[in-house]
Amino acid sequence: MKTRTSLNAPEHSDHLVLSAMVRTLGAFPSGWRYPGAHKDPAKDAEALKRVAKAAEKSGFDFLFLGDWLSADIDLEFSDPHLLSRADSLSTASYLAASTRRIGIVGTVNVAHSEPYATARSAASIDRLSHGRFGLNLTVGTDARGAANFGKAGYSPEFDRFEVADEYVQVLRGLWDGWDDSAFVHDTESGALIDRSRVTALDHVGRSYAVAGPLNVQRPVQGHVPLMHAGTSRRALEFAAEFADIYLAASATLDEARNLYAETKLRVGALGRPSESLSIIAPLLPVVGETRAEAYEVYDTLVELFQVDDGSDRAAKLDLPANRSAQSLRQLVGLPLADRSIDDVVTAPTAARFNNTGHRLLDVVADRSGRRVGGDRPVTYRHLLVAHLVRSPLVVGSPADIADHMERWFRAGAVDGFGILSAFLHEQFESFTRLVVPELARRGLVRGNYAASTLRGHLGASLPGRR
Ligand SMILES: Cc1cc2nc3c(=O)[nH]c(=O)nc-3n(C[C@H](O)[C@H](O)[C@H](O)COP(=O)(O)O)c2cc1C
Repeated sequence: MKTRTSLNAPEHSDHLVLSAMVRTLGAFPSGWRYPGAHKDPAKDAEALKRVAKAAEKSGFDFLFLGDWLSADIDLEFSDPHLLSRADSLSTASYLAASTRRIGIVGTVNVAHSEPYATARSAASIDRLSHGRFGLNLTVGTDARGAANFGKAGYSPEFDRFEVADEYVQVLRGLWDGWDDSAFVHDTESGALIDRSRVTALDHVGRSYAVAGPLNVQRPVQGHVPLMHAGTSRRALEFAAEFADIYLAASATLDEARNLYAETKLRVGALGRPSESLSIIAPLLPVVGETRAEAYEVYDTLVELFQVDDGSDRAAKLDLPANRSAQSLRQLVGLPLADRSIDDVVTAPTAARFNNTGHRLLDVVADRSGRRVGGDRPVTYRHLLVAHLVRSPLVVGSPADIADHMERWFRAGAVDGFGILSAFLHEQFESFTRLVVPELARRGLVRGNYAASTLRGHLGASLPGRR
């Protein structure tokens, strides 16, 4: 892959890296309620296949399958997709069999897995998919996940990144155990392997003791590409040292540019080519054929967002306290006596809002075109959703969405995006049908696959065996 340089931005690829962040129940909390949306996890197998096929047809670089290690039923109204999800590596294997070109990134938590098992699964899926697998390593120490792994007393204080560094050393050491030409399968002599081309690992470190060698051949991609997601300083350092893909969520373009520049600088300082790490940001586009149509989709999502409106129906749902009118009053810094959730915010009231209130009015305007005193006014429900749904939403026409992506890419803030969909399948397919051709028209995406492996899609070279 060619790279382009500019005077004030670090090198980055000549096309956007595109990934589909797959959440079958949708990435907007009320998305599953949208008319026609996929809502039954029992039918996920078909839904997953459909997303994968649509993404592959549009030339997406990879599917990203996140993972979470507990069901957390209180997330029903905020992150419903976390309630039921086939595990990430099983899903990756399944989708590898139903696709041919697209990369597939699965997730493993360092704290709750053994590197030998992970090296083996990752090498296996990479082999079975002919070099299309990538491994997202998370290091989160969520207490409920830990409690499911017999570590109820798990300390969040232990240095999770130090453990992760060693974990990566073990993975790569195991993948390097077999030379690509170790299997000689010489039927004449009876030698299946050349024993001099297989090495044990004999790793003994602070957290792991792993003998090796691995009982799977070296991955097609040499080392399975690694991804990391996180926004802390340590996450950035870990990604700069070990990852091929870094998923970082920045709130603003300036923040993203700074993070991008700092990460690439660090990659260079570690002796890696700066383009060997693709930095991507999550993006939740709400797309319509026109901006007005996209606003309608967003309005419906807001309408379906479960709030405590004082009704019996709401009382039965047992909603979290932050869905109440009371929490809204505290948010904008006014008592708002007698206002109900669907009342319009009037100009005199808005004038007395605090800074948070004004910031939320801006978010509402960006997402829905609604303005205080305008033809399409702002309601308190809109304000509450602007506060509670903090996903990186962009609502608009295909050109609006493409403008946003192009602006971030050209500003040197990202190499690409992880595309979330408010609900399936209509929203993801609107993105592939309407936005991808617009990106292609602008020369921002490749369209067809030029390579057959994930590493190839990312423009990265094959690592040699150490
Ligand atoms: C966009 C994004 C997606 C993430 N997806 C997952 C995931 O699927 N599973 C998981 O355990 N953690 C996920 N994480 C959490 C990170 O792995 C990390 O634990 C979290 O950001 C806190 O780490 P930090 O303090 O280093 O940022 C994600 C983080 C980001 C920014």
